[in-house]
Amino acid sequence: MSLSFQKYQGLGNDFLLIDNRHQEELLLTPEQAQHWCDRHFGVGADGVIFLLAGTGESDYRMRMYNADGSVAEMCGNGIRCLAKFIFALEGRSAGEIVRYRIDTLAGLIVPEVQADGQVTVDMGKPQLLAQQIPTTLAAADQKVIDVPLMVGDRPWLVTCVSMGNPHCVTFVENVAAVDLATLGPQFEHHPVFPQRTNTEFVQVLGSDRLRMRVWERGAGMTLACGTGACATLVAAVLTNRLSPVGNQAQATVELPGGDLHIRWDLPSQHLYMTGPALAVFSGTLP
Ligand SMILES: N[C@H](CCC[C@H](N)C(=O)O)C(=O)O
Repeated sequence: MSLSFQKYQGLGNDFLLIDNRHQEELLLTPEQAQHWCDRHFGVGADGVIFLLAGTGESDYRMRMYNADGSVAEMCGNGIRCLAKFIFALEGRSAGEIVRYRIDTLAGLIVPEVQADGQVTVDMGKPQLLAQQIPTTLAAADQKVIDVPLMVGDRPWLVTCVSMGNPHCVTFVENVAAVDLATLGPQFEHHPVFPQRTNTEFVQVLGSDRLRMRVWERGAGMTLACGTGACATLVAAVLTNRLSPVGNQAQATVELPGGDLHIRWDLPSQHLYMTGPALAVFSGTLP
């Protein structure tokens, strides 16, 4: 059975998008997703994102497999790509502003396609308790803020944030000097993270500018991570490395694939992410 797909990317974090609105069962198994994400034997992508029909409270549903076939609860760059995929499927015109209520395994997430084609996403609230990450780095009802974690030959001060998916954020003097290929897997598979973790290495560049590199759970070194950028802003505020202005905290997060703008509305606790999402090509899986 041949299967059509669209390849999209958000700051170089790239995905196969599958129109799964007419079936309840996902059209690819985790093993097939892993195969097609391979950059030599398959199409090449950081993950596969499925568009499913909505429920009573949502317009659509999103489900996702990482490149290793594992299930991810949420994907920031991916949901921007999904919003543009839907925008095209609905035959919308450039310049239209359209908001979608998307059911995800992290709850209801609301992307809005802007007139300039960028997408702003209400990413919901961060979860900070150890049991919500999940991690055993602290007691279940405690937060994990600048806690030492031995990885490799040294302790790292880590701050853990869930955006529906787990993030371990650590601040360094120079992100370019971090041996991501060696350290990334050691963080990802550390026993204190029972569901593994995404790991963000962050350098503070200024009062509203952060530079970040990421090792993603189930995908490895990617060019950008939207949920990770949100977790990074939260961690910067919680560790007093970035100060809110009034009741808003915001930053430009510089990633290898480009910049994301992140805003944390403190009264509602909701985070808002704005960035691009572009179609690359369409194809058919044999
Ligand atoms: N690898 C992540 C899912 C993709 C997140 C990232 N690509 C984003 O843009 O948020 C996880 O297993 O939690």
